[in-house]
Amino acid sequence: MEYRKNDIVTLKIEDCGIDGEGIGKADGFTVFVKDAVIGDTVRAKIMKAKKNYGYGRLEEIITPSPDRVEPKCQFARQCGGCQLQALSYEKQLEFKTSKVRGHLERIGGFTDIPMEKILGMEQPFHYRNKAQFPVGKSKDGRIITGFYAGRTHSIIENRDCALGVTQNKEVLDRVIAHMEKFNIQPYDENTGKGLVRHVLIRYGFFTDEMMVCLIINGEKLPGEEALVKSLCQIPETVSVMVNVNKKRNNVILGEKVRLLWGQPYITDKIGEISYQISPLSFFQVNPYQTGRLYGKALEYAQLSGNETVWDLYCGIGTISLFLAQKAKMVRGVEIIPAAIENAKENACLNGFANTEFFVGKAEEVLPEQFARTGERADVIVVDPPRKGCDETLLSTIIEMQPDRVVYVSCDSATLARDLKYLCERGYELKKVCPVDMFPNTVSVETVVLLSQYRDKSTCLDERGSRQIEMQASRLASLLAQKPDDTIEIDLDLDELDATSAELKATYQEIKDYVLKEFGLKVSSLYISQVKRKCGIEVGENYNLPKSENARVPQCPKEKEDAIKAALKYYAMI
Ligand SMILES: C[S@@+](CC[C@H](N)C(=O)[O-])C[C@H]1O[C@@H](n2cnc3c(N)ncnc32)[C@H](O)[C@@H]1O
Repeated sequence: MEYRKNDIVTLKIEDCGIDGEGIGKADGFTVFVKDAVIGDTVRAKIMKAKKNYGYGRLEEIITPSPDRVEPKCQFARQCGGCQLQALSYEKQLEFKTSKVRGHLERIGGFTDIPMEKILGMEQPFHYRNKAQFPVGKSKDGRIITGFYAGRTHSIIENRDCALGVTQNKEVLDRVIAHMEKFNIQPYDENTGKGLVRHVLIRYGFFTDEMMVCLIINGEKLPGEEALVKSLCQIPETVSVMVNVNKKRNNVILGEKVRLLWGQPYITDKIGEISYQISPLSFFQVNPYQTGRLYGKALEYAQLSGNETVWDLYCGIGTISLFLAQKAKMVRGVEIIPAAIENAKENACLNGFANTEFFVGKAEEVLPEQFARTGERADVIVVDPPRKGCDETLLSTIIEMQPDRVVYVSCDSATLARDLKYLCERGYELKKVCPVDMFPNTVSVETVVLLSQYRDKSTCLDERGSRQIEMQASRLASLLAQKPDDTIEIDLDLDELDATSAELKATYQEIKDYVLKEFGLKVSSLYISQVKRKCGIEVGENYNLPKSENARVPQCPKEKEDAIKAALKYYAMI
């Protein structure tokens, strides 16, 4: 049946939309109803109607859902930040689990999903370690702060958000009192006048260090010393800063920061790893659950200490450093240069020498590095933004054939799409674990483990020949690009030779020996040339040029002697 604007419908709410609105059906017509929760029977007025669906305004809750609870925050409805606060936490977790399952089934085409129990919080409130409060004026001219009402820029006055730390209120009380005392005006978006735009508060959950940063439309704040004195009466304060943003836009933070007192960062930990966090740093907002999320990713990676791991979309390297605790080498890729600077600093701060970070697009850096070094990875971890992974990246993963892929996702729909791609090309869905990083909101994070479909021992020959094919075609395409150039290719031939009875040392062991004993770096290509000269059987296709014009570099005498010494050392000749 079709409904029109202003029609009244009665429906049972059965699902929840991306903005937390209840979804129900009236005679096959789907209606989205804000503020209705799963299990409610409601009366709603259709405000906007399309052919098969419409948006309704809640008129009456006829029978409340047994899972309805009184929201902890009195502003939950207006604010819109906590779309699910009126639903019991248990039901929220159930909803998030079925959302992930539904996407894997419908989009991914998976059945028998190996789903683990969702990791929820014991106390699903006060988990945010960062809050940015806009400052403005009420209709009667008072200075106010709080949160923007959903999809608007009007401030809902609230200094005590149920998701933030309890110290937020005291900070805001003191900042507003200071503004009143020194007659400091809040910034007005319409006129571009006024000084204080936002108050940013960051809190270290495991260190109890707090930073307060005022974002101002100017260089200086009247009475800076007095403000510092007041904020320092809160025992957790270790840093007071200003951030200058004079631009007329919606971006909260400007680029310039100035320290008023204390240190220019707070320190916090995730697991055993410490991070220095400045006002501009990206850092996960729920550190308890982040530790559990990364712990799950680490568990799925199954590291023993010998693995080479790529962490793609690595941000400031938080997952990379977690993995580096147990891997031989971790390589991170991230598009934002400042985040990579942070990643390097954090690796240094925690003493991880087994990490390397690249700035760039994951879908460009990974294929380039693979073409350059030919080195495969044991484990690849991806944690992309909501849109998921680029297809070029997924095809490179297939080409690199890591033993395991760990996929961390903030959008289960794009996750399902990408898993389908990988599982149609040789991977198997082994484990799925949803993690509730943002209780009371509709978001859900998911960690997934994929393994190569077949047992390695039973398909080594097939896999080896597939790799020979892939590496040969890669070589052919490189040669085709630059037919007259000498090209430097370092293919990882261990896999190709793995069935050879004569193989005693791996290519890596030979490289390590030559470096240690002779101080020389040698490529896999050179090793294979010397092995062949010495009559050791190697794969047939890897270093034969596809173009007659191409010149493959030949191993220089000095390196040849060093490689021969290694072969002797390993009793291969
Ligand atoms: C969901 S975040 C993950 C961050 C990090 N793994 C963490 O846990 O903190 C996604 C990251 O991917 C980065 N990003 C977006 N597109 C990218 C691309 N094409 N290549 C590499 N990084 C990208 C974003 O800047 C962001 O830091």
